[in-house]
Amino acid sequence: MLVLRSTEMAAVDKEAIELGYPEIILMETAGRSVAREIDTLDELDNQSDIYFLIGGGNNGGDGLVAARYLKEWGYKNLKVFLLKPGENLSGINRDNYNICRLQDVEMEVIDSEKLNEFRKILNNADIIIDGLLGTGITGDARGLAADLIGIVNDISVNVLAIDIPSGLSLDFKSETVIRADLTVTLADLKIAQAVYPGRYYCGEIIIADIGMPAKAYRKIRPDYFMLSNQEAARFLPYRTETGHKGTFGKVLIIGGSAGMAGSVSLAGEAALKMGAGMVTIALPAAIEHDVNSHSREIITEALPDENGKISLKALDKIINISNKMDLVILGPGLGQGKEIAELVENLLKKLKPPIILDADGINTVRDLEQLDKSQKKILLTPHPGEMARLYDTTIPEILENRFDYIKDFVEKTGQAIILKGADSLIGLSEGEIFINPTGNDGMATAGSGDVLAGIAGGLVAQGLDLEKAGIVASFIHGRAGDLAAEDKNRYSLVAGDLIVYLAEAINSIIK
Ligand SMILES: NC(=O)C1=CN([C@@H]2O[C@H](COP(=O)(O)OP(=O)(O)OC[C@H]3O[C@@H](n4cnc5c(N)ncnc54)[C@H](OP(=O)(O)O)[C@@H]3O)[C@@H](O)[C@H]2O)[C@@H](O)CC1
Ligand SMILES: [K+]
Repeated sequence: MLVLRSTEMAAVDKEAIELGYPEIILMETAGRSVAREIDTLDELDNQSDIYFLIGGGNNGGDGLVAARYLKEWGYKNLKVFLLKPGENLSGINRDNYNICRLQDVEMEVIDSEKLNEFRKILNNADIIIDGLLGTGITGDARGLAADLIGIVNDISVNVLAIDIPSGLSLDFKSETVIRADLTVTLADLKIAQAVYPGRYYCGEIIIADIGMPAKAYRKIRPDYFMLSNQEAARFLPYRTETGHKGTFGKVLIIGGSAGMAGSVSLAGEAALKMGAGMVTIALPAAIEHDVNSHSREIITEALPDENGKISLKALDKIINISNKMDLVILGPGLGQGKEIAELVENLLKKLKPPIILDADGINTVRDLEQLDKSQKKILLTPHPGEMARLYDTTIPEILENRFDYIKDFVEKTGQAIILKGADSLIGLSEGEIFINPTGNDGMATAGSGDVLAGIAGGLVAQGLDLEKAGIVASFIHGRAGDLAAEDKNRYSLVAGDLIVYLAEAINSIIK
């Protein structure tokens, strides 16, 4: 699904109106959708105190429509608090204000001199409907709107935000933003609410279909996307009933070092549980026994080693093995050092199958030139630390400018990337960025990345291209983490749990 910038959403809105969709009907549909969501909340009934905060823009207009519908549906205790007098509203907002008056919706203008009293009033609400500011905000929230945001966040009343929590925008770093429990977003998800920290302010997000015509999108060129469950199911590789091991692909994992046998095992098991036909791990001879004793279904290929790591002497043997493979995962537990860096450099040049470059595989890359722009065949899976090293910068710098770094990486290398994090971003070679909606902080645990690489590898082995595999693997990986955290908790989650819950995660998508 699309994830739009506020400016793109506004352009779609404008185009719909120019194409002949009357603005007042758009607002009517939007407001009614909001009312419908309020009406379905279990904790409310028609005696509940539902208080609306209404700003001077169309976000407030949506709120007025919602209030009017709830009144019609028998809600008795609605109160509408206006940021400015209804007579001063313009256009369709004024129209909706007038209709509310006709229908005797209780409305009053907020007295900015009596905010202490107003706080007490708001405290009596069962729910506050936030229609103060929407996507038309410019700069950080100011004036009375900012004061009201402060008050709402200070009292403990549930908040439903219309479209976007008031004050939120991706472009500024303001903390004057309503912390909503539920956000009913109109037409499309906005980028500010799809990624952290914005996502944190939205609570649960419901996307309300307001019947925006497809033609209204023709002038925008969106580059942000998010996978829905349905889309994830559609992306999954088809499994033919008559398939055999070969059909479902062969994954080669190159990695492991003394003390780091677990990483390759985790990646291998994840690839198998994702459906790969066969997994081979090429590893230093010194740890072959460890891996064999962990994983019965995995084939091992012992390589010449030095100091517990794969030796450069192993290069030809690895290339030989890799020729029979559909995909290579290069890097888990590989270790670092000059010889490893040389090995990786050579492998990147010589390996024929597509490569998922992970962990130490990434750490040994000296500059982006090594990632061969001529062929699209590498999926890089760095966490912010690995990305910072790649760009010779700091982690905060990467975190602040994630989208820019991904765009730069894709432009310079032509390869795909998963920048891991609370909301992993997947940058594709044509410039699109997918934001991953699944996952939780419990997954920030050793080995979690190895499992992700393994899932992606299993998908590529079954025929998915590297880029789609990156998107779907992030989704499934996060879902496995969410299911594991739900059954256990976010403290105790370990990477092995992600593999245990992989089948359930896939079920949650296909069933
Ligand atoms: N997506 C869709 O398809 C549809 C979208 N719709 C809805 O339209 C909404 C967007 O509406 P919008 O453009 O009128 O802007 P909105 O956010 O309500 O407020 C702007 C007002 O706030 C003010 N203001 C600005 N910055 C401020 C600040 N920093 N601090 C304080 N105040 C500030 C500014 O007032 P001014 O200061 O200029 O007097 C201006 O009047 C959108 O979120 C959705 O709810 C639906 O109706 C139909 C379908
Ligand atoms: K709002």
